[in-house]
Amino acid sequence: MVKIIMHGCNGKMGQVITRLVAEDEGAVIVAGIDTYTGIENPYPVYKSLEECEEEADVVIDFSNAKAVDGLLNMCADRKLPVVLCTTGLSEEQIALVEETAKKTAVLKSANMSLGINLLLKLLKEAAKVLAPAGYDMEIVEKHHNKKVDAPSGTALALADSLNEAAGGVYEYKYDRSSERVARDKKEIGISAVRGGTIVGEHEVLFAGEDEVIEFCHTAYSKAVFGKGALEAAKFLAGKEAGKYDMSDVIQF
Ligand SMILES: NC(=O)C1=CN([C@@H]2O[C@H](COP(=O)(O)OP(=O)(O)OC[C@H]3O[C@@H](n4cnc5c(N)ncnc54)[C@H](O)[C@@H]3O)[C@@H](O)[C@H]2O)C=CC1
Ligand SMILES: O=C(O)C1=N[C@H](C(=O)O)C[C@H](O)C1
Repeated sequence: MVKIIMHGCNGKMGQVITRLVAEDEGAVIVAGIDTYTGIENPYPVYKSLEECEEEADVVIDFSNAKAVDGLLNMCADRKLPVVLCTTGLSEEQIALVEETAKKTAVLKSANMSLGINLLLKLLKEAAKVLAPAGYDMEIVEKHHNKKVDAPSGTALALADSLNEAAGGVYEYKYDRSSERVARDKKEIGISAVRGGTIVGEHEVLFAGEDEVIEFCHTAYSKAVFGKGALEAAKFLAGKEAGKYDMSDVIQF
């Protein structure tokens, strides 16, 4: 039985995980952490990880970028593996992830779904052929109106995947409104749309002369992320210090 601390337990994803774990005989949430305490849960909830004394095998985090420094420092001190799903991290925080991974196991992924993780792989093949052939690469992501970070962590991961396959020479362009110049060949455009209850949509376009190839992923429910996070937590429990991602969990 994998014992989980749910960091951000009272948020939308925290509650999805709470429901999934309740139906899973191989896992249990031993405590939740959240600054908001207005929800009843079948486990004790603390306002910070410092207050939590329950023994656990792993932390699942779906919270807020502002909460991530404290979380990583506590996980490093307690040698507690952590599945880090929160997006919108700064460069300094990404460096802190690397430091933390020297002391405990850290699995960081901007998107826990099988579909996006397969797409990250497929895009590399497409970019290897289409980028040298001069196709422009653009990403459009759409999310609900409660999302605070833009572009999405997934859009950035997709861009990194394209850029890596295309030689690492691309710059990311988030806004074209401040200049009057034609598109540079060595840029990947990333556009963010926010509205209603859109769970998460990502489109990657390869636009060439007289043809466009599009790869699309649509999440119809947050459960796709929750299932992936739970699988990742089971994988990470008991692992030695190091940095992991969903490609370690999903065998294609
Ligand atoms: N990697 C993935 O597959 C996915 C990642 N996400 C990311 O996960 C994060 C959370 O998403 P949602 O659940 O939709 O957001 P949410 O806003 O519904 O939930 C966040 C929760 O974190 C809590 N929180 C804030 N500060 C905290 C602190 N210092 N300590 C503990 N808890 C704290 C909030 O009170 C709230 O209950 C976002 O960054 C989102 O982009 C969301 C879905 C999938
Ligand atoms: O905030 C969300 O909802 C999501 N965030 C992640 C991201 O920023 O990529 C993953 C998913 O698309 C949902």
